[in-house]
Parts: sequence; structure tokens; C-alpha cells
Amino acid sequence: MPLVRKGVSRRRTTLAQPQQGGKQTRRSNRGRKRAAEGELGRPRTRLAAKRLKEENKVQVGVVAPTGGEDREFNQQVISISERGSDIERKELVEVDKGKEGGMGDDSGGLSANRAVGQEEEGNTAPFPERVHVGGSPVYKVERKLGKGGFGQVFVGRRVSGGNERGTGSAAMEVALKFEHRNSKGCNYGPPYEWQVYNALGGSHGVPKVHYKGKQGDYYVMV
Ligand SMILES: Nc1ncnc2c1ncn2[C@@H]1O[C@H](COP(=O)(O)OP(=O)(O)OP(=O)(O)O)[C@@H](O)[C@H]1O
Repeated sequence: MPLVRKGVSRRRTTLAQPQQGGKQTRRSNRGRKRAAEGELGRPRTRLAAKRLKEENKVQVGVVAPTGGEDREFNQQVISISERGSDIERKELVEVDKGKEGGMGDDSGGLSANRAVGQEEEGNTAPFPERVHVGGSPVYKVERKLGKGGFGQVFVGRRVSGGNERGTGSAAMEVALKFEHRNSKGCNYGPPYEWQVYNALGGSHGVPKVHYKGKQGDYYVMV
């Protein structure tokens, strides 16, 4: 009899062991998962994500946008509250519409990020279709390359003479910079930039000015 009991007891032990082992493995897996979540700083399961969301202390949300579409800046109220405390503050922030939307135009130049109002004020004069300044060849004014704080730059294509291999002042394609005579850069006559290009033009990274002069309402650099 005692032997039989021993046997039964031994068998029970043998059957119970894998079950217990299985549970332990599952528990330790869960533990490992939690540890990994902590290390990586991001939830690995939906439940963990939910738990993390509940545990989040600070919530930031846009409450209501104000301000018209045609304004230079959009105002937004940002609500910042702390869970577990009564602290809640609302901050009025101004979002620069230009920065929000990326480039101010499709020029690709960084100066195009500037607000349009900063550009040559009061300038409504149309750009000439052809340019001929300071003894230059005649150039046809083509697509716009970009705009800066004072002027706008277009591609100029030589109308007559020259060939595709021409470089420098003989180039078939040039950049034409127009600056309106009423521009704030022309308060005292031709743009001050002209003097700068005279001194630095052609150095590494600085365009060389081949011709310059006034045509109609514009100071033009080729
Ligand atoms: N020689 C050039 N070749 C090609 N693109 C040009 C040339 N010069 C100017 N551009 C383009 O036109 C844009 C306006 O040039 P612009 O010289 O008017 O202004 P800026 O130098 O960018 O700024 P700022 O108004 O402060 O001088 C430039 O950002 C660039 O995209």
C-alpha cells in the first residue's frame, strides 16, 4: 500500500510539472515583453499602447484655430494639461503660414520663403519681354528662376548671334535679375548689390555679372 501511494504521488508530480512549467514560461515571457517595452520606449502590443496612453502625463492638443485665411500668420490655441493635477494652461501661438506651407513659391531658392510683402513694394510694372542693357546682346526673358528680398531672377535666352557652346558673356542662356527702380534697394540709384558684384563677381560661388543697366522701370543685371 505505501508503495502504491508513492507511485501515485510520483505520477501526479510528473503530470503537474509540465503545466507549471508552461505557466512559468508564459509569465516570464510577459515579463520580458514588458522589459523590452521599457527599453525601447514604445509599446509592442495594443494593450500596452492603451496602457501607455492612460499613463501619459502631458497632453497637447489644438483647441481651436483662429484668424482669417488671408492673414500672414495663423493663430492657434494650444492646450497643455497635466494628468493627475489640475494644471491646465492654454497658449496662443502664431504659426507662420509661409513656414507652414514650405517654400513661398516654386523657385527652389531659400529667399523665396520670405513674405511677399517684403519684396519690391509698389511694383506693378510688367517685366520686359526682351532685355538689352549696357551693350549686351538681346535676351528673350523666359521662365522665372526665383525671387529675393529686392528683385526677381529669370532665364534670359540670347536672341541672335552666339552658339550653344558659348560661355560667359557669350552664353546662350543667362540669369537676368530685375530690380524695380522703386525697390528699397534702389533708394540711391542703382542697387548697391551691383558694387558688390563688381568686387566679388566670379569668385567661387558668386555669379559673374556680364552686363548691367537700366531698362524701363527696372535695373537689370545679366
Ligand atoms: N545666377 C543665377 N542662376 C540661377 N538662379 C539664380 C541666379 N541668381 C539668382 N537665382 C535664383 O533667384 C533667387 C533670387 O535671387 P536674388 O539674388 O534676387 O536673391 P537672394 O540672393 O536669394 O536673396 P537677397 O534678396 O537677400 O539677395 C535665388 O534664390 C535663386 O534661386
